[in-house]
Formats: sequence, structure tokens, C-alpha cells
Amino acid sequence: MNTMASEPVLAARELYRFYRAGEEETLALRGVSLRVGRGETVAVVGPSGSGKSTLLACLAGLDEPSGGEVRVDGVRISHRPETERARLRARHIGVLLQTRNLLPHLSVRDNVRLPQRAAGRKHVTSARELLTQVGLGDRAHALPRQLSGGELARAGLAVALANAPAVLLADEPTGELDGETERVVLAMLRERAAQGCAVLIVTHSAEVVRSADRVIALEDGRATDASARTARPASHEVPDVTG
Ligand SMILES: Nc1ncnc2c1ncn2[C@@H]1O[C@H](COP(=O)(O)OP(=O)(O)OP(=O)(O)O)[C@@H](O)[C@H]1O
Repeated sequence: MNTMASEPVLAARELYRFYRAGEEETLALRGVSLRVGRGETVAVVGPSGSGKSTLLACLAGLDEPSGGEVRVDGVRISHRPETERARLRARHIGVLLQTRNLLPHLSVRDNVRLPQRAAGRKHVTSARELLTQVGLGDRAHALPRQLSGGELARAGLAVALANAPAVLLADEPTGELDGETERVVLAMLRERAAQGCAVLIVTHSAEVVRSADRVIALEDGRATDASARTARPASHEVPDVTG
């Protein structure tokens, strides 16, 4: 994939998402635009129902926005057939969901191999190596239900990182974790950002917000003015979006 100079790794423009259930219409996203650069970590916050999960699903190509578009490394991922979105996602985006990115009947190792096969290309890091990196080298053959909460979080991260993605999207990755495991998962996400990944995290955690370079606040489907403000300066590094 060609990276255009000065293009952010992840870019969303004017995203809208309508849901219709019978007579009821919900406008979950009302024109959300955002950009995340290489090496940048962005936290997305907002009250329940403000559209955070809908936004993440649209960014990941798991859902189609009703309007607007999503680009990863300059390539449009939205408004494509589902199979194409799945292929692009497998190659370029890691998705870390609280519970949903591990298949219960597959071993941890096979869960990591699944997206590697879906990407249809030779992967750089083997499933075993990835599991070792997240501290699960000796749990490769375990089923998800045999893992502790902290181990599950690590396994989910290994799945999200299976294809060395340019973009890492996480939905409350530390939601149910104890303080220590939260710090470990957060450190792993920061490490990926330091390696050049664009990281976006939907979160309620003050710890995650503190560690982010920027915060986007959603309210009623809109990114509020706070989205344009920098929560704290990205003092450790200036995001490199020059490709
Ligand atoms: N499949 C759906 N069908 C109809 N309405 C939906 C659907 N999914 C979400 N919504 C509605 O869209 C709005 C945004 O929901 P979303 O789940 O994105 O919010 P959220 O900020 O992630 O909330 P939470 O923090 O509680 O997870 C809500 O009003 C929700 O009820």
C-alpha cells in the first residue's frame, strides 16, 4: 500500500451513521471527522450512547457509515463490499475488543493464526512469537475459557497484532482489568505506538486518557470542541505523518 506524504495513517471524514428500527431512527454519528498520525495515541471518550462503539466499528470497517468515509494509509476502507473491507482490515487494522476477538472453540494460537490466514500474505511474526511477546508463550494451546481475565486481554492483543497493523483500534481494552493488568496492556499499546502504529482507544479509564497524546470527546454523535484540543502535549514524540 502506498503511503502518501503528509497523509495521516487513519483518517475519517464527516462520518454519519443512522440506525432504523421500525419507526425509530437514531443518528448515532453526526459528522465526525478525525485524523490519527503514525506513532500517535488518541483516546475517545464520551457518555454511554454517544456513539463511541459505532465510531470504532466504522473505523474498523466492521460497519458501514451511512455517510462520509474512512481511509487507512490513504486507501478508502468504507463503502466497499464486506469481503473487501474484511481483507483490508485483516491487512492493515488490528481490532481489540473487550471480549469479541477470540473464538471460543479455537486455541489461543489458532485464534492468532486466523487473521494471519485471512490477510493472505506471509506474516512477519509467527503466532508463537506474538504470544511470547505478550507473555503467553506457555499458553498457546489453551482455549480462551481456560485463561484468566488478564491472560485473555493479552491474547486479544496478540490477535489484534497478528498482522503488524498500521492502525490499532481498541474498544475499552482495559475495562474489566485490575490495575496491574491495565498498566501492562496500556504499556503494550504504547509500545506499538512507539513503533509507529496509529492507536485509537475508546475508553472510560482516566489512566488511558492520561497516557494518550490527544483526546476526542464524543457527545450525541458529534465530536465536541474538546476534540480539537490537545489533552497533553505529545512530549515523548512528535507524531510523524510524513510517511
Ligand atoms: N444496532 C443498532 N440499532 C439501533 N440503534 C443502535 C444500534 N447500535 C447502537 N445504536 C444506538 O446508537 C447510539 C450510539 O450507540 P453506541 O453503542 O455507539 O454508543 P457508545 O458511546 O459506545 O455507548 P456505551 O458507552 O454505552 O457502549 C445509541 O443511541 C444506541 O442506542
